[in-house]
Amino acid sequence: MPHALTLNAGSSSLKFGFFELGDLQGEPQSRILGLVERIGQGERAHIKAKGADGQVLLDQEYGRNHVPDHGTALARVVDFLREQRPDARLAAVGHRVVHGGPDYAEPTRLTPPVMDRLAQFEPLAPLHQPHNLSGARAALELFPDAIQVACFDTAFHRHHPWVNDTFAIPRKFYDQGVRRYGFHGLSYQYISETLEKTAPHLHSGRTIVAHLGNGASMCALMGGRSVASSMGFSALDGLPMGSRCGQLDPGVLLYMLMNEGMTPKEIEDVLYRQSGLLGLSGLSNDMRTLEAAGTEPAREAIDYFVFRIRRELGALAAALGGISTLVFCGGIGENSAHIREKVCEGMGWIGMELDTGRNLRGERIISTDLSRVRILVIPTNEEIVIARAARDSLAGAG
Ligand SMILES: Nc1ncnc2c1ncn2[C@@H]1O[C@H](COP(=O)(O)OP(=O)(O)O)[C@@H](O)[C@H]1O
Ligand SMILES: CC(=O)OP(=O)(O)O
Ligand SMILES: [Mg+2]
Repeated sequence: MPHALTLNAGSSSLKFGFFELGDLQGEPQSRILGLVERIGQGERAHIKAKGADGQVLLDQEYGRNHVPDHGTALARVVDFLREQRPDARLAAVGHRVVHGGPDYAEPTRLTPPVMDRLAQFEPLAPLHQPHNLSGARAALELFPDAIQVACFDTAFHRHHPWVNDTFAIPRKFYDQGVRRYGFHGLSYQYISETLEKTAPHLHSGRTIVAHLGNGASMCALMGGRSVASSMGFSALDGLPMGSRCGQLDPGVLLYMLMNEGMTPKEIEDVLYRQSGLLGLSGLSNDMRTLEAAGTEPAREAIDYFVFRIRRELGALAAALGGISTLVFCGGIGENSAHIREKVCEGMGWIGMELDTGRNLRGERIISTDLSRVRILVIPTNEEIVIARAARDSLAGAG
């Protein structure tokens, strides 16, 4: 029976999945799901893995700086999987690749020329793309008999209307590929497909999805298709994130460049690694740490995060001409009742009414029965989206 491994390198984490693919017709069966979190932040990294029935297979905290980068995290994951499943017959490795640029709108087999093309987008997602591609290179060496399949965060957004696909700068830049791509597309695809299966009446309406993790964005879905997203050309725009600034007046860049004499690399470092929740709190990029800290700068960082989510909610509702469903997902969206409550506070004007009890209990529907807008929490699952693409690619290759 063929197996597939999925690798999903986020900015602070490496998620992985081990799937049985059966006869390549049915749904891939997840056998192991896990993640290494808090990679390379000087904090204690943590690896967790669960089996198909939810039993914990591994739960281990590393010493500070023991997992300094995604390469080390991948080596730990492969050691663990080899120990757990010496019988594995890996036929495919599916990779989340955040940036597919203008060319890639579908899952794609990773060949050396494709990898070279994708490496050109590394400056647009420096916290992801290099890790995505180094994971693919490592997997090519470790599993030479398996096919490698890239699944792009940008693909789900490729059919945005023109006004949401462009910036108001000279058109030659658009033609060069300077566009509003949008990211977290595997997560939005999963949410859209889940709504279609479980709540088709909601799927056909106007939905806003808030993917709130260490990277965070929001997406407007009309009948399940993405029509607008808060993220743009790079994985910097829109909401503030763990250590990324989110939306920024481009005048600030000019100021850093011309008045502060900063180099492009220094500016990149500030905007990607020293900003967002970390920059505002001076403490951490990790929401759990900020919620526990309770200090004034930590509270202010959370307030800014929430304010920008609420602002984007209004903007995306305007882009959709209304909202019938709001979905929370991602590490923060799925786990922080406090953030969800702050986002929904006083949103009666748009038809949203949170049921605080349901929210605290972490139920799937957290709006009141009378709320005009349904508010849902749906744990996202980028892994199954990648596994299905790996299965389809293998079936096509067969
Ligand atoms: N119980 C929790 N309460 C608040 N925040 C949480 C909780 N669990 C996880 N998080 C936050 O989720 C974020 C990581 O989300 P995730 O989607 O896994 O990130 P990535 O962008 O690396 O994929 C971190 O900020 C973490 O603090
Ligand atoms: C695109 C992005 O920000 O991804 P992640 O949330 O996994 O860091
Ligand atoms: Mg992620």
